[in-house]
Amino acid sequence: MAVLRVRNLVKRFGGLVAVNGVHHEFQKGKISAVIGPNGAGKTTFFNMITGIYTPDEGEIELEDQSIVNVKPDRIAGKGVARTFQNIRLFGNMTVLENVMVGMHTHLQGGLLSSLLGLAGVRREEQTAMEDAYQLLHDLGLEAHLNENANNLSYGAQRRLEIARALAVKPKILLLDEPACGMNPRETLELTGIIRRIRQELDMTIILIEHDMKLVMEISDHILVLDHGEKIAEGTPAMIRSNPRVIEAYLGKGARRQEVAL
Ligand SMILES: Nc1ncnc2c1ncn2[C@@H]1O[C@H](COP(=O)(O)OP(=O)(O)OP(=O)(O)O)[C@@H](O)[C@H]1O
Repeated sequence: MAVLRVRNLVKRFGGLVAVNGVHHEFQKGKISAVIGPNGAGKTTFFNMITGIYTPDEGEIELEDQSIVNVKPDRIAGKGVARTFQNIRLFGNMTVLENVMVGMHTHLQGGLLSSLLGLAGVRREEQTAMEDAYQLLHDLGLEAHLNENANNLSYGAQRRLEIARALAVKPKILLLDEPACGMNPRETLELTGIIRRIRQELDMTIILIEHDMKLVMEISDHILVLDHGEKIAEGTPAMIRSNPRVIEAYLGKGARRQEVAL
């Protein structure tokens, strides 16, 4: 079942067409990757889905409802959470506080009831705290609960970003280059974490990633962009042997063995 659909999506920056007439469906509960050479339009594609950019043409539907012209915070409220290529954490807040900020966006009790210490709100806060502990445990951050986010290793900061995105209990998790800057051990850990999130939370995950080993290992389905256009889609095996994809990565005349796909 398609949970997110884009039709004829176009985004221009002046004379440059960053995303050019892309049609695609993302299936519920699957891990999809969006790949393509530098400047292919991947982040622009994410920025349209999350409402940061308004498409110049085309349609984006979340569970059959248009989200074009809907503000980013409303799209987040509809269940689309994301992480960014450049880590965006509250650096001077603790690991636990970073996740609690995410939790508070979907708690029912308002500020007044919270200040009055109403019983229902206290219970809700307690549950949120337990959920936060569980998330941080699942992401291997339980030893760092009270450390400032700034003091974490790069890999741990990326995992904290994922924890914070999951704290809003999204339907779809968008990860923009989650393995960027990670060493091979951290990337391997991340691979396991992404798999577990999909299995245990039945999450739909869409990731942009340059690490082809990671992409080929965890993706159910891959969308390939080049110069803003969709040039291929399919399973990792199909994408690996697709001549158009190999050409996009290495230029005309390239052979499969030459590409780390
Ligand atoms: N705000 C902007 N203003 C002008 N041009 C932009 C803007 N954002 C992106 N572009 C251009 O649009 C094209 C697509 O960029 P985008 O960042 O979406 O590609 P990408 O596939 O994510 O690349 P990378 O893998 O290097 O992150 C590039 O040529 C880029 O320079």
